[in-house]
Amino acid sequence: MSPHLRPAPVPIEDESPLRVSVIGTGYLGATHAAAVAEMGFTVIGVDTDPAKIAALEEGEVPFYEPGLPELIRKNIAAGRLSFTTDLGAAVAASDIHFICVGTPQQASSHAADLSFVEGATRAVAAALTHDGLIVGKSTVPVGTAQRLRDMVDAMVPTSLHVELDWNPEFLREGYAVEDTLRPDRIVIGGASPWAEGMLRRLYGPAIEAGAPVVTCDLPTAELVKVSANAFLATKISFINAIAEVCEKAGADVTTLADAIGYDARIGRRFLNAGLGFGGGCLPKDIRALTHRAGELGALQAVGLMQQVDEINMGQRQRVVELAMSTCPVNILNARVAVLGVAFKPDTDDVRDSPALNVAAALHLRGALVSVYDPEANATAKRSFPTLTYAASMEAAVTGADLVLVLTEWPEIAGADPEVLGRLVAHRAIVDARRCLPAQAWRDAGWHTATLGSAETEAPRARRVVAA
Ligand SMILES: NC(=O)C1=CN([C@@H]2O[C@H](COP(=O)(O)OP(=O)(O)OC[C@H]3O[C@@H](n4cnc5c(N)ncnc54)[C@H](O)[C@@H]3O)[C@@H](O)[C@H]2O)C=CC1
Ligand SMILES: O=C(O)[C@H]1O[C@H](OP(=O)(O)OP(=O)(O)OC[C@H]2O[C@@H](n3ccc(=O)[nH]c3=O)[C@H](O)[C@@H]2O)[C@H](O)[C@@H](O)[C@@H]1O
Repeated sequence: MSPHLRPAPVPIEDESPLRVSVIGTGYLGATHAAAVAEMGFTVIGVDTDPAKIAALEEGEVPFYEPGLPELIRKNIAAGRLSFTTDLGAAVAASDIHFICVGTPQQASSHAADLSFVEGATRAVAAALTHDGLIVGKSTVPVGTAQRLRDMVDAMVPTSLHVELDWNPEFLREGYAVEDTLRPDRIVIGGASPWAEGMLRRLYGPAIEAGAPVVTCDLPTAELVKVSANAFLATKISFINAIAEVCEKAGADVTTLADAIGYDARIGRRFLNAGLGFGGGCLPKDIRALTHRAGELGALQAVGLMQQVDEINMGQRQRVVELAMSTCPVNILNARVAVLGVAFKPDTDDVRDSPALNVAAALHLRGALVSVYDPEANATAKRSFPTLTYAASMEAAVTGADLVLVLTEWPEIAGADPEVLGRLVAHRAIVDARRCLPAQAWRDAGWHTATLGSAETEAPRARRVVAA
């Protein structure tokens, strides 16, 4: 039965506190749960991982996200936020149920693995004993929400008013709290006036602070999210393609990006050339879009996304090649210091990290790789235990034949070339994120190499050996 043929929902009075469950407490869910609690609502976070829940109950966040532990502890203490593995109890105590579980890339194809979203939605629907709103926040291929809505509709007794809508999330890791409390926009897909009213109440503080609300149908909401990530990915691959032209033509891609970025139609953000994009979202989302667009016969998007992905993955290979050509000794048994392995600064996330890929590729070519990341050593060690992990930047570079800057943490971008120069065996550095003041490093006697300017094409540098 369609939700519209069901009995009208019991109205939730404006004054009554909305009770919220958040299913899945990873990067997205833990942040969303804390932010909704901060907005004054009662929130129960649910996860199937008991270790994650035990940590969150203690106010410990099992990943690095600035400001999140403080927000969680504050709202636990205020009695608005709790965590459990008992989904049934959480659903029974809530009016809105947010689905925030993972949608990883399938091992066998580029498609999204929807088993977690389906499993979580099914579990919520099975546990419902009163009217409620199920709201998907996970990133899903277009068409998923309607399938889930049909599934829920078939499962829930007709005496209940239950609706499933989609409200995608746009937060960035490292800025998750800020982005959730003050979003650029709120997209609500498929909602009836009843559901839209509840979500507008929930997001009231953000809306009052100026966040525009876009209401649309389910497929548009799903595609808004995927297209936003696809556009960001395209912008990065565009500048990386232009970076290659810059190298060959003797131009400088950073100056170029600054200049084109002054045009408000283009904008400077996401035009930093270098090692390319990684993380738990952009790569898998453009591949899932490629797959879904192919299923739909939308072949232009397939071609575009394939090209964006290919350029991006090619950057990793180009950095490996640049490292090998810059290394003053044979790469076999060369001592290579890798500074930064997180997929970007301000996170300990190494999912599809370009930096970790490059470190691993050099390790496989026989280099002795010593890694330092301000926050991601532990997560990187879990996924790549055979690399050596150093406790400090200084420890990583001591005795190095080659230094690679792969993630532009401020600590790394601001390193002192004189201090590091005294520790290395050879003053040779690859700046794969174009974050170093190259002239200062050259003045300190370093041979510097980077993608995106003529330097890369320069004849093999004189090797400056540390005194
Ligand atoms: N990480 C990010 O910055 C953002 C992620 N997204 C999207 O949000 C979704 C989640 O991403 P992340 O939080 O990064 O993933 P994650 O892997 O960090 O977290 C997912 C959590 O869901 C839990 N889970 C799986 N099945 C469950 C079930 N049946 N019941 C309860 N918990 C269950 C897992 O144990 C895990 O803790 C993905 O679709 C992603 O594309 C969207 C915007 C930002
Ligand atoms: O769907 C998601 O999960 C999220 O994905 C991205 O957020 P995030 O993965 O946290 O990281 P970004 O800040 O977008 O960076 C992604 C990658 O692009 C790279 N990048 C970024 C900008 C740039 O100019 N150049 C560049 O190579 C970064 O180093 C990083 O590897 C989007 O920015 C979020 O809006 C979205 O919600």
